[in-house]
Amino acid sequence: MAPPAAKPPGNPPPAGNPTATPHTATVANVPVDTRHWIAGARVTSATHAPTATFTDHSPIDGAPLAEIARGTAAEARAAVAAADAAFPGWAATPPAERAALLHAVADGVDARAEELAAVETADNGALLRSHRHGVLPRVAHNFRYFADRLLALSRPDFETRGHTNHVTWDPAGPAVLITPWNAPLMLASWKIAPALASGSTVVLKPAEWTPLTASLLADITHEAGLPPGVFNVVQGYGDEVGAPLTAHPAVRRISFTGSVPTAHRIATAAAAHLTPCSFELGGKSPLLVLADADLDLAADLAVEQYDNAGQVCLAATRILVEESVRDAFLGRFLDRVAKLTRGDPRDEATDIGPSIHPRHVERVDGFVRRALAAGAEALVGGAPDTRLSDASGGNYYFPTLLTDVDQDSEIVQEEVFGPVLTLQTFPDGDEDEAVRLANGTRFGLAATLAAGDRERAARIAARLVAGTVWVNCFYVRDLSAPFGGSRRSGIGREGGDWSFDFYCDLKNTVTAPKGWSDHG
Ligand SMILES: NC(=O)C1=CN([C@@H]2O[C@H](COP(=O)(O)OP(=O)(O)OC[C@H]3O[C@@H](n4cnc5c(N)ncnc54)[C@H](O)[C@@H]3O)[C@@H](O)[C@H]2O)C=CC1
Ligand SMILES: O=C(O)/C=C/C=C(/O)C(=O)O
Repeated sequence: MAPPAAKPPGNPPPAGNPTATPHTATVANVPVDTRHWIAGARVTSATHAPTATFTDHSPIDGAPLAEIARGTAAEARAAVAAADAAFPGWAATPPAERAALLHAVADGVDARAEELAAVETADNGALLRSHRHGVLPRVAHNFRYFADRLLALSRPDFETRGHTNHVTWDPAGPAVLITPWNAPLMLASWKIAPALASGSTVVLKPAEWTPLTASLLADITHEAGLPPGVFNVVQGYGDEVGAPLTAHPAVRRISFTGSVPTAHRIATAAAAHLTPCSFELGGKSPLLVLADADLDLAADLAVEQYDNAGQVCLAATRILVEESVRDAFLGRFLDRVAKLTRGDPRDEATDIGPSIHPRHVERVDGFVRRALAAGAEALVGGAPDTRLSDASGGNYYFPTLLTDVDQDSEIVQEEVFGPVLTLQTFPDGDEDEAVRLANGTRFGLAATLAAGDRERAARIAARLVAGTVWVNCFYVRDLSAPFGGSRRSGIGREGGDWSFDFYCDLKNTVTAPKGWSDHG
């Protein structure tokens, strides 16, 4: 008699998504295979129920979306082994072929952009219109940009006492990429594309709150013709599968976007094998409003900081206004906030959608409550929107502006990562004080300046500690620019050739003019 078929590992299907089984789900009408993607095949976790999967929920209504493979050290080892085995072949693939494959991935992203946008919105709650019109085109562009840049990568040879220096970017080896939930596919693609273009192979570990589009990207890379093992995805929790990935001796690069405490843990793990790390971490960026600024523009810039429910590392969450224009600025700001539409991120009219997770709302609210207890005043917001949350099942927090905050208070010093801004002033004409406040945190990711006088703006911008300074604008991003943060906001820069510098081993070949058999 044949033995009974083995029960597949995993939790029972989530009640709210009747189409979900362990490892497959239909999200926003899109089928998603939620197993790991290792060596060109779908793989379940080696563990058994109930630890073989975890449940992914939508921030829009709290509904379970899918059961996701829950990785362990076994899958981390398997994925790195696959990336390591695929590395020599991928590294030896001519750059033009690698570039063509990356363009094929971009074509796949373009072809499935509507599906990817819908799934991403269901999974992380950011606006569908932003995903459709801004984010997904950027994802495809990231692949195309680094494909094209690879083919242009060169530096003129130079001479040293008659010897020729020739610099090349050699593929480094398997790269582990660990990404957050606030812009899942966009942030992943801007690491995956240069790593693959460089000739490195990749293991991606997406955030456990937003695992779905990484899984769809695995299908796209397969359809584009990427050889098995060149791109791998392992799903799961940071401490269960992220930690063993970052501690693996065969990993040659680690690129991480997320929080400072996690960066500490990754740096500690990487130290064992001196694995080079690139870190894009949090921010607590200032928005300086100078007295001669266009105050309508300044108010527009300030309100923009609520985008994605404030879950943007670049957000200028500390508004610093020159004293004499405080009230005029504030009036304009409050008018605009009153007009914001909050609600379902799939509605075209919505400006601010839900926060990622109930635990994250609690964390955001904890910051606000402690600030209020310390004497801050909430000019708008200051609490979770329980009415909207209860009605929808989602996680909503009121856009919030806190005044009467001290420079050294927690709310001014720590990244909240929610729709929470603070407002401080500096005396008219006191640029030193403006710069002191702007630079007065342990972060240094970005800064935004609203100003009327070009010279004054340039003078202040030059003194700001930040990886990016925007003057009379915000979030204007070009992939060829260096991107990263100073101080606790990160280590290193990515974007443009800086990405190639990170994902490659740079080599200088010095050739003498003598010793040649052809005497040439
Ligand atoms: N872009 C940014 O700058 C982001 C900043 N954050 C900040 O971090 C705070 C907490 O968000 P989290 O999602 O908890 O960020 P996190 O830093 O814990 O998670 C980011 C990624 O790291 C992974 N991870 C966690 N522990 C790990 C470990 N020991 N080894 C390897 N990988 C590990 C996670 O699974 C996830 O994929 C936010 O409130 C915000 O302040 C979060 C997301 C993005
Ligand atoms: O969209 C961008 O160009 C940059 C986003 C960067 C982040 O790391 C973030 O928002 O988390």
